[in-house]
Amino acid sequence: MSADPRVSIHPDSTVLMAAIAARLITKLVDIQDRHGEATVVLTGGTMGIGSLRAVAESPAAKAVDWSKVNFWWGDERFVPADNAERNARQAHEALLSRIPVDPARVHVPGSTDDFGSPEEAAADYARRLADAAAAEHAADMSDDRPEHPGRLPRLDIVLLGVGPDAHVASLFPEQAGIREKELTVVGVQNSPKPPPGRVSLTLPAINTALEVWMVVAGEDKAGAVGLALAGANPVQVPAAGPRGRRETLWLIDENAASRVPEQLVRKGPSGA
Ligand SMILES: O=C1O[C@H](COP(=O)(O)O)[C@@H](O)[C@H](O)[C@H]1O
Repeated sequence: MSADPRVSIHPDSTVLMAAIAARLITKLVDIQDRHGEATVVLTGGTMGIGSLRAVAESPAAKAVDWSKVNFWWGDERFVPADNAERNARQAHEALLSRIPVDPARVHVPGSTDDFGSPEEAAADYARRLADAAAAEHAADMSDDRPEHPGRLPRLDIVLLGVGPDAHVASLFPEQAGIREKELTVVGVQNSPKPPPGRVSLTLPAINTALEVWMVVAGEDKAGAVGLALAGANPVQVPAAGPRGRRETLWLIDENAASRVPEQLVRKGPSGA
């Protein structure tokens, strides 16, 4: 089962970041009320990092028990761990350094400090995800617990930015990563957007998430957003591929929404 996209349009990128932050905080509190802990997969990019900054600046952020949030990344740049291009470093500066996280729950893909290639770092990240799934399975006391653990833990929310070329995470149009059907994580050697080396969750891995939130602002993304929501092939338009099992939510600003198919745009009470 996967959820058809739902689109929520906000006036501009500042309002959008604040709205994403408010939603994320509320969602994490809800999940923690039900399950005790929550798992979120972060993204890099302007909206991804800006929204984390908005979370840190919100007084409501104190409602979340950050020590019981598991953090993973949808993709990471394969450069030294302290490089300013690392998505995790940017997330750390925007949010993680400002809240009381449990470092054991922060799972960053490996860097060039520890691995010789993006593929090696990808295999390590896939192993850590599988270990988390096994630990979750072992702790599950429910009667309907599956016989074997899966390769991924329960991913409550996956956040994804979208590039102007419609890439998501580090899955780029027409490249091997977006075609991957078996692996949960791939190494990327030739990203068209620098830096060339990256580690990325695959589409089948992303699509195990309960909720996928696509967070996008700006006129330069309007073509990618329009094509993705019109149902393009994910091999050409990777942003068309992600689907949450319960919710696929496009949180976008008016500039990014200018080419969204009319029938997907929610009208206000006046129809305006
Ligand atoms: O390289 C990346 O780009 C995308 C989108 O970034 P943006 O700056 O155009 O918003 C991002 O989602 C991804 O995580 C990142 O590695």
